[in-house]
Amino acid sequence: MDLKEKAIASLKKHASGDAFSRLPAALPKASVLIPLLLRHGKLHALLTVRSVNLKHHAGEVCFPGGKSESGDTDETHTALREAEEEIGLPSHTVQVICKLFPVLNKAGLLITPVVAFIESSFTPRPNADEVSEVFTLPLEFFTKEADHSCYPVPSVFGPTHSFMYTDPRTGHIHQIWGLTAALAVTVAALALGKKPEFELGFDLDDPASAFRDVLNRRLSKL
Ligand SMILES: Nc1ncnc2c1ncn2[C@@H]1O[C@H](COP(=O)(O)O)[C@@H](OP(=O)(O)O)[C@H]1O
Ligand SMILES: CCC(=O)SCCNC(=O)CCNC(=O)[C@H](O)C(C)(C)COP(=O)(O)O
Ligand SMILES: [Mg+2]
Repeated sequence: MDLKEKAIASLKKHASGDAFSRLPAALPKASVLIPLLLRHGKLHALLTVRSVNLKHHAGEVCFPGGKSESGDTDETHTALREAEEEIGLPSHTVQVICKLFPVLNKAGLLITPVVAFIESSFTPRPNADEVSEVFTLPLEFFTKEADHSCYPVPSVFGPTHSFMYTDPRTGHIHQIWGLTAALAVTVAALALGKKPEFELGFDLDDPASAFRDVLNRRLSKL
C-alpha cells in the first residue's frame, strides 16, 4: 500500500459514522474540513489564517469550516460548502475519507471534523472577508517536539498543544493551537500511524473513548 492508501485505511478505522447522531438536536453545529494532500512524496495538511476582521477567532490559524446552515444535508456538506466558500475548493474534487468524533467548544458549538484528500495541484482562492492566508505543511510536523509546547489556558481548556510553524515559502511564522492543534495532532497520529514525540493524551488504538469522555463531561455541564 502507498502512503495515501495507508493513511485512508488507518483513518477509516476511526470513522465516527453515525455514532454521535443522537446528541441533542438543539446544539448549534459546525464542521471543519481537514484537507490532506500529497506533496513531495509526503502527506501535508492545509490550514488557513482567519481574517483579522472576523468577530470570532480573528487572525487565528484554523481549518476551513464554519457553522451549519439550514440547507446543509449533513456535517460533511457543511464542511465542503464552507471550504468552497472560504478557499474556493471545488467540492467535486474532494475525496472525503471520514468524519471523526465531534468536539464541543466553549461556546457550546458541536464541531465535527471531516477528513478528506484534496488534489495536490489545488490552488486556493481565499475569500478575503474570512481568510487572509492559506498554507500547507507536512503532517509529520504535528508529531515532532521541536516546535511544540503544551500549556494550560486558564478558563478555556485543559492543556493545549501549541506549535510554531515557519512557512519556508513566505517566511511567516504561524502559531497553531487550541482546537486546530488538537485536531491536527490527532489526524497526524492516526494517518501516519505514529505516536508523537510528546504526550498524546489518548490511546492511539482507541482515541474515540477519550473524545467521548470529554464530550460527555462537557454535555453534562450544559
Ligand atoms: N462576506 C462576509 N463578510 C464578512 N464576514 C462574513 C462574511 N461571510 C461570513 N462572515 C462571517 O464570518 C464568520 C465565519 O462564518 P462561517 O461560519 O460561514 O465560516 C461568521 O461570523 P461569526 O463568527 O461572528 O458568526 C460570519 O458571519
Ligand atoms: C475552539 C476554541 C479554540 O480552540 S481557540 C484556539 C485557536 N483557534 C482555533 O483553533 C480556531 C477554532 N475555531 C474554528 O475552527 C472556527 O471558529 C469554528 C469551526 C469553531 C466555527 O467556524 P466559524 O468560521 O464560523 O468561526
Ligand atoms: Mg469559517
